[in-house]
Amino acid sequence: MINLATYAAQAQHVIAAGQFLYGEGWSPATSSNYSARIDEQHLAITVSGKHKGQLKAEDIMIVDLAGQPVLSQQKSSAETLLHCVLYEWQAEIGAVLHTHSKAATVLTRLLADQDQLVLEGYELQKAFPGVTSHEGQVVIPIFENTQDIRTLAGQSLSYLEQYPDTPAYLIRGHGLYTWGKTMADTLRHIEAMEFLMACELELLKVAR
Ligand SMILES: CSCCC(=O)C(=O)COP(=O)(O)O
Ligand SMILES: [Zn+2]
Repeated sequence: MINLATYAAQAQHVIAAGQFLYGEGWSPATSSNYSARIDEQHLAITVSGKHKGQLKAEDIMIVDLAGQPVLSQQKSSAETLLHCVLYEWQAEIGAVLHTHSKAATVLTRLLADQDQLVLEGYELQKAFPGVTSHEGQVVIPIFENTQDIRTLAGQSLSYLEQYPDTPAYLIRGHGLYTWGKTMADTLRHIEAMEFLMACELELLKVAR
């Protein structure tokens, strides 16, 4: 039995996240999708095609871990499976956020010959779980964009099973996925990634 009070509370977290992320310019047009865990088997996720800065409670629906709608006839995010595999992978994940910032889009296209973004030497790396120094490397994989979300879900899961400390991944020319125990943690990861990607873009400009 799904706890509807938990669903309602998680939907409010998703709505607030959308207002913040749209306000920052990281979820333009109807891009992006957001979710929060309700219980072991269910998540609250954005309905496909909604304006993420103007989400209402009815724009957040329930799906199970297979991505099947529960208690709703609406169509969940086109990228629902990318969320589902993350919740299935780690029971402690409580929220997943996907954004489409200019930095994520441009940087992954500039790094056309790289399948990862290596962050090194930044104090802000410590915003990610388990990172205690600027001295190590934080490796963010870059997957090729595709409309085949099931394939991308499989790729992302295989990678994360091999490198479980990964805090986020990028999809080339598309955007960023990150996750956390809570919505607040996940928003922190987004902000850190946006700052770090902006720094990387500045450095690339100087190097050219
Ligand atoms: C208009 S952006 C293209 C689809 C996309 O990448 C996205 O993040 C939003 O898709 P959704 O189905 O979740 O609205
Ligand atoms: Zn997207």
